[in-house]
Amino acid sequence: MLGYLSHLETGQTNQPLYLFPMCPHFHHPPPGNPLASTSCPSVCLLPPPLSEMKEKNPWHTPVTIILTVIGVIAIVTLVTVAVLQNKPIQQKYKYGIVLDAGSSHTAVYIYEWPAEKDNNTGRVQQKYSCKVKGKGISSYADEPQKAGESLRECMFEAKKQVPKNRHGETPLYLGATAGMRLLNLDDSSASNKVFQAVEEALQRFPFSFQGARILSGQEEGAFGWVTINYLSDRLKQGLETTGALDLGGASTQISFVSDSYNGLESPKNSVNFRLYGNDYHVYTHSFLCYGKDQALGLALAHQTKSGPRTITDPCFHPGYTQTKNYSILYDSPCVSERKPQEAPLSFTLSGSGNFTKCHEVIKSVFDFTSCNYSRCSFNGVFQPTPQGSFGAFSAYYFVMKFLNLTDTSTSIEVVREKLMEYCATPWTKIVKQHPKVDQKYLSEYCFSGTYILTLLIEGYNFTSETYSKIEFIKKIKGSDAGWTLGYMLNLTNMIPAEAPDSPLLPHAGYVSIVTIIAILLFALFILSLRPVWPTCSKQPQIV
Ligand SMILES: O=P(O)(O)OP(=O)(O)OP(=O)(O)OC[C@H]1O[C@@H](n2cnc3c(O)ncnc32)[C@H](O)[C@@H]1O
Repeated sequence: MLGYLSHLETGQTNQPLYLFPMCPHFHHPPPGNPLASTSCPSVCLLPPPLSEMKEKNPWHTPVTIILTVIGVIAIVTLVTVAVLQNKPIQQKYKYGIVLDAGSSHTAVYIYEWPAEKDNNTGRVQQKYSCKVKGKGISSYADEPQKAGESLRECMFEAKKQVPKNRHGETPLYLGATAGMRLLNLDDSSASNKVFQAVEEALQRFPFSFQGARILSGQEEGAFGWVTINYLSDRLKQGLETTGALDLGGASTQISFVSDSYNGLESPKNSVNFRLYGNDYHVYTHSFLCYGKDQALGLALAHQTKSGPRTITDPCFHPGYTQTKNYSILYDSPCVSERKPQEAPLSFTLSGSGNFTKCHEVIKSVFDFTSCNYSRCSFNGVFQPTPQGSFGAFSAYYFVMKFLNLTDTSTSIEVVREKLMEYCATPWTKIVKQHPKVDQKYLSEYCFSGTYILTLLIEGYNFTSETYSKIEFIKKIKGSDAGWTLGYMLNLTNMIPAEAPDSPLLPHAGYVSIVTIIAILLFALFILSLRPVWPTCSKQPQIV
C-alpha cells in the first residue's frame, strides 16, 4: 500500500505534512530532515486524486468490505459463545433418600446427582445424613407406633434439604438390616407391625415412597461392595476392585472378587454384576449374629452357660463392673437357645483386662472345625482366600479409629501388643482419659478391638501381608461407606450395564477448538488478500 504525501504542502518554509492513511498517525518530520520523520516505516508517494484513489484501492471493493465485516462478526460471535458456554451455570440436582434401619440405630441419607445428565448417569454423592435419635426400629417391637415416630425428626430435616419442586419425584427407600432380620426370625408378626408403622410414617412425607423391606445379608454385602467401588471410581474406570468389610451391630459382611472364585463352589455366596461394560463375580457372605453387639452377646453367653451370679470377663478393663440381666442377654435369637436352665435374674460382670484370655473367649464363639468346601472362613462357610485391597467400614472404623489402630502398615504383632496394653489399663484411668466418650462404647473398645482382630485373622484368614491391604474408612469423597448408596444406585438403574459412549472432547474443549479454527481461518483469509493489501514502499521516494 502506498503512503501519500499530502497536497497540503505549502512551501519551503512550511513543514510538509505527511499523511499515511494506513498508518495510525499524522506526523510532522523534524525540521531539516523531512524523510526521517515518521513512525511509519515506509515513506510515501503522492496520492492520486481522491476519486482515482477510491477506484484503485482494492480494500474499498464492496466484496472485501462485506467479507471483512462477516469475518469480524463470526469471530465475535464464536468467542461470545465460547465465553458464555464456559460460564459456570447454576447446577440443578435430582435427589434420592435411603433410610438405613440398622440394629443399633437408623440413619437417613440424602443423595444428589446432576439433573441434566442423560439416564441419571451423573456422579451421585451424599448431600446430607441424619442419625435418628434412639435405638434401631427393631427395638420398638412392643410399641411399633414409636418406630414410625422416631423417624419424623430426620424426615422433616430431609424435607428442608430437598428443594420443594423435587419432593414429588424424589424416591424414598427404607432398608432394614440384621436387627429386623433377627426380629423377623423371632416374631414375624411384631416385625410386620414395625414395618407397617414406619411405612405409614414415611408415606406422610411428600417424597415418592418406594417401600420398606428387609435386605438379605447377601444384598447388604453386595451393595456395600458396589458403594465403595462406585465412590472410588473403580467401576467406571474398569480398575481392579476393592473388597468390602462391613461390621454392624448384629451382622457382619465380607465381599470381594477373587480369581479363584467363579461361583461354582457354594453358589449362594456368588453375586454377579455387569457394570459399565465389565462383568464382576463377587464373593459375599453375611454372618448374622457376628456384628459387634451380638458377638459380645455370644461371648457373654459362652461365659454364663452355667448361670453364675458373677463372672470375671477378660474383655473388660480391670475395675469395670456391670450388672446384666439374664433375660435381656438371652432375649436375642442369636443366643436364646443357650439360656441356662437355672439362672438368677442377673449376673455381675467384673473386668480383668486380659487380652490373651479375651482372645480365647472370642475364639470360642467361632466354629473353625467343620468345613465341607475346599476352604472356609468359619461356621462351615465357604470363603476363598482374601485377595486384593479391602475397605473396612462401620464399626471396623469406629473401633480402630478410637484405638488409634487404623494404620495397617503396623504389624499384627504390634496391634496385639497395643490391645494388650489397652485392655489392661484400669477402667478409672480410661474414663479419665476419655471423659467425653459414651461410656457404653468406652467400656467395649477392648472387646471390640480384640473381636475385630480375631474376626479378620482367624475368621477371614487375613495374613500379615493381606492385613496391610485393609483400609479402615468412614467416607469416600464425602459419602459414607455402607450399603445404602449401592442399593439406591441399583434400584434407580443409575449404573449402566454398558459403558456409555462419551463424546471425544468435553464441551468446553469443543467450543475452544471451534473458536481457534475460526480465528485461524479468518487469519488465512486476511493473508490470502495479501496481493491487494495497501503497501508502504520500502524505498523512500521523494516527492
Ligand atoms: O448392620 P446392622 O448389623 O444392622 O447394624 P447397624 O446398622 O446398626 O450398625 P452400624 O454400622 O450403625 O454400627 C455398628 C456398630 O458400631 C456401634 N457404634 C456406632 N458408633 C460408634 C462409636 O463411635 N464407637 C463405637 N461403636 C460405635 C454401633 O452401636 C453398632 O454396634
